[in-house]
Amino acid sequence: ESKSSTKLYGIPEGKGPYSVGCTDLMTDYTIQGSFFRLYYPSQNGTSSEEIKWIPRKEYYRGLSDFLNMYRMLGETFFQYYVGSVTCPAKWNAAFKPGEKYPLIIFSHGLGAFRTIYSAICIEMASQGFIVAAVEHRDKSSSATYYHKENPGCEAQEEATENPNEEWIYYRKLKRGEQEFPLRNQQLQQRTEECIKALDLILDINNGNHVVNVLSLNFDWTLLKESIDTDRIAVMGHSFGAATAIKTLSKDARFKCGIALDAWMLPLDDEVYSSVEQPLLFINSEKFQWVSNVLKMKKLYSTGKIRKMITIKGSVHQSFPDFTFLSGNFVGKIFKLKGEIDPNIAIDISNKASLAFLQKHLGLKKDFDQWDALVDGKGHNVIPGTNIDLPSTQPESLE
Ligand SMILES: CCN(CC)CCN(C[C@]12C[C@](c3ccc(C(F)(F)F)cc3)(C1)C2)C(=O)Cn1c(SCc2ccc(F)cc2)nc(=O)c2c1C=CC2
Repeated sequence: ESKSSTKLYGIPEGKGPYSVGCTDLMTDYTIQGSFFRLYYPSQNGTSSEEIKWIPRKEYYRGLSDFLNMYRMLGETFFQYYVGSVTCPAKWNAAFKPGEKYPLIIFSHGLGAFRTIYSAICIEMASQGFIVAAVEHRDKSSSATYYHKENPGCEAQEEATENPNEEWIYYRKLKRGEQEFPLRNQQLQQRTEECIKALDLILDINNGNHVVNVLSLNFDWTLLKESIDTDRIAVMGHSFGAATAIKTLSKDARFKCGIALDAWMLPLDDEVYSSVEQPLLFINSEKFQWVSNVLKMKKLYSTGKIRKMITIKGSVHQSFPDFTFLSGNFVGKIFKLKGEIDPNIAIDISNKASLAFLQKHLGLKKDFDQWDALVDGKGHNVIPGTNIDLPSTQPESLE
């Protein structure tokens, strides 16, 4: 088609049969509350406004701090660079009731937050999943916020633009500080937040009323009895993939997990023997290293279903949305793009994920057409890892 009709770059829309809506839910007036973006199958035609991909300017501040940019420079850079990018889902579009959908809880990476894996979440929702992308309050996200209950708010007129919002920014590792204790403590909190998000969604599924601190006009009651409670999975990228693995070990309601370019450092030893559910590792070619992949291999043991594939020409940033938002030149410099076209890379990741989910959630869809990808067969994909692991043959007996 002509260039003018296709955006030079933008976050790809879902390819599945369902149109996709998205909304936000924040509960409680405390940091312990749940906060996630819900991507869901929506009713066709319901008009809805387009929303910004990064909803508040405080996220620009968080990103520039995380990326060690000068704050003023960083904020201006992001405002200019992504300020006009919209999220390709329909904001607050009416949920499409009438069937039970499998559920995915998605956990973001270090320095990320709930909105920047929308290409993955929207694709899954377009294929008939409900996806809750949690926003973690463990100070691993570039920025996040919660609403404090303002005293005497009844008296106050319509809430001001920023009612008592409390913003929390990324916590850098201090000079000389050991990384594991901080990351493992954050991992515990992240896992609790994924489990709390599931509890909340199951509560809504039972028809219980939910108080959304964010005054949005979205009808949560339409989700009553719409979750297929036997078909729940957890997914995440990098630190979020470690979170998915730990969440599997903590909560058997999650029937399988998908680890996107997992960062294994935050995991403690007890996890390696306590993940019973099927687990799929989808790795980029450039991010992985020997000790990290060896930790993935430690999760392999007889009777446990483990699959691993590597997407050739991909980089760590091939999974978050930034990979769609830069030209080739800038993209290559910041390692936001690999050699592989970002749309092809995310397609492989999503199709392998769908095939794995069909098999291990027992879905009755046609995602098995992509089973070969899960075995590492196909263009731009290899089984296992490209990283040369030390041979694991036992020392030859003297
Ligand atoms: C210098 C900071 N230093 C902090 C430890 C390392 C920073 N870093 C490499 C970066 C993130 C990079 C990035 C993003 C985004 C632009 C932009 F310009 F496009 F916005 C540019 C450049 C800079 C690639 C990573 O942390 C990689 N990484 C990530 S990146 C997740 C993320 C965060 C923000 C985003 F906007 C998009 C994606 N998630 C993890 O869970 C883990 C790691 C490493 C181990 C565990």
